[in-house]
Amino acid sequence: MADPVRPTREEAEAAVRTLLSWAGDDPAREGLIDTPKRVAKAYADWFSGYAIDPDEYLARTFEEVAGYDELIVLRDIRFESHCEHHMAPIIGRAHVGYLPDGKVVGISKLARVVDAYARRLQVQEKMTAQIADCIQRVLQPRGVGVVIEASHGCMTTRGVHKRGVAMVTSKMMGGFREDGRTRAEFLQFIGSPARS
Ligand SMILES: Nc1nc2c(ncn2[C@@H]2O[C@H](COP(=O)(O)OP(=O)(O)OP(=O)(O)O)[C@@H](O)[C@H]2O)c(=O)[nH]1
Ligand SMILES: [Zn+2]
Repeated sequence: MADPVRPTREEAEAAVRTLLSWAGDDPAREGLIDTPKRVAKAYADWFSGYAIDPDEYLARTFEEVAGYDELIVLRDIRFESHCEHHMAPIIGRAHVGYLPDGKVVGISKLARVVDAYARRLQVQEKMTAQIADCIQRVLQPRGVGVVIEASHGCMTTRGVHKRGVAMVTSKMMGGFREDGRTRAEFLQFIGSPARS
């Protein structure tokens, strides 16, 4: 979680000025003068997930679903995150499925859970597991499946410079792990990883 000794906004802006100088530019020139303020504001957006408890999104459930107990899947949930190694963007989509056990959740809440974890510094494996664990912990369904496919800016714009590479991760729990048919149905629902 976030460091409890949080620097002030002024300190954060001063750090951005240091990085601008380190990059070789002049933080005092007109075009850059407001950049530290903009970057601090952008960070508040990109990393807003630290202030959110994703469990709360799943607290409200519905039980009047006429006994519906089949797979529920929300696929192609676009997200933006940042890798914790380079702070470079991770752009991708998540597919989330669960097998309800008497209660279902508002479908938008699954996308909110994805965003709450995405808006932190991440590694894709951790984010995949966190989303699945959260749904399992709070909703206690008969199973959960999460598949994430994403492109990592630290691989596409620097370092190894490989564009078009997608990292695919999955976390299967309960029926998704133990029952091959449930897993196969989930994978069929989400289709083969899309290319972007
Ligand atoms: N497993 C995993 N690796 C990631 C993720 N995001 C970035 N990485 C990798 O983290 C690794 C960090 O490797 P290091 O050798 O410490 O850093 P580096 O010298 O910048 O490595 P290069 O990217 O190869 O230039 C790199 O191989 C990245 O591709 C992720 O979500 N999951
Ligand atoms: Zn990285």
